[in-house]
Amino acid sequence: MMLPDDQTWKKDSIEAVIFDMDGVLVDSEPIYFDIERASFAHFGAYPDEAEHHGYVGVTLETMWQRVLDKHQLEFTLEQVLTYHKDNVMTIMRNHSELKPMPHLESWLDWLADKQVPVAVASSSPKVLIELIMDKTGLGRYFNVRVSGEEVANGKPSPDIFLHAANLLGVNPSKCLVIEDSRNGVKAANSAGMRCIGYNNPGSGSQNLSLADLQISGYEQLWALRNMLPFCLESSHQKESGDLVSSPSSL
Ligand SMILES: O=P(O)(O)OC[C@H]1O[C@@H](O)[C@H](O)[C@@H](O)[C@@H]1O
Repeated sequence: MMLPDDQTWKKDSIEAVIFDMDGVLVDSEPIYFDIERASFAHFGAYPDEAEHHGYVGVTLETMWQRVLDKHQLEFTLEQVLTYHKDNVMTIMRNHSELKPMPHLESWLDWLADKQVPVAVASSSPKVLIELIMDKTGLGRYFNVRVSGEEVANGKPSPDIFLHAANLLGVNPSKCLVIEDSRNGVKAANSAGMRCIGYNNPGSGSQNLSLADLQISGYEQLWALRNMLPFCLESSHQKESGDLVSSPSSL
């Protein structure tokens, strides 16, 4: 795998990495699909797969407003959100299979070792971000956590990534985003950030063609790590091939 043949990629340094959460840090979209299908049916909506996959990456408010409108349901946004959020939180709290994506922690350890700041920017509600950070242990890597609830316009608008960059104190053009959804890649693009599309089959059919580069696992990113233009002056850079943790697992 090669970096994009674009000089900006190679010349302009990357000073921070902003991770999407669902489908990028944890394989949660298949769980949400099931809960959402059950909630849609509870209120009498039966979206087809294309419609359902089109909601990946947007906030629950946006998804439900669209479902209410499209399926002409006579419920308020508050009614459907209260019911659905309760279901999501109960199921996620009791879920025993929530794990970080394979090889993610080696990559996060490497970024921490190189002192590259990271953030998580997710359309999920803040309580769900906190729950997933706690349950998976990934919270130790992420001091900066932004929810779609905290910005005026959710993905595909750029607000969430611009807010994360602001909290990190890094210029948007120096940020790299990792995203698994069409809505998320569009948001990164509109924010003027470089973007790696994470092809996750669990996240449904997603068009990631706006991403600068696509991967299907962190082992591919690991192989590219010394080619990415990180700003590493202040870090104790290790020689290429010197794996930070569990070489055999990569
Ligand atoms: O922005 P992220 O982390 O991909 O989160 C998006 C997801 O947030 C969840 O809360 C929704 O239930 C999903 O439908 C949506 O895809």
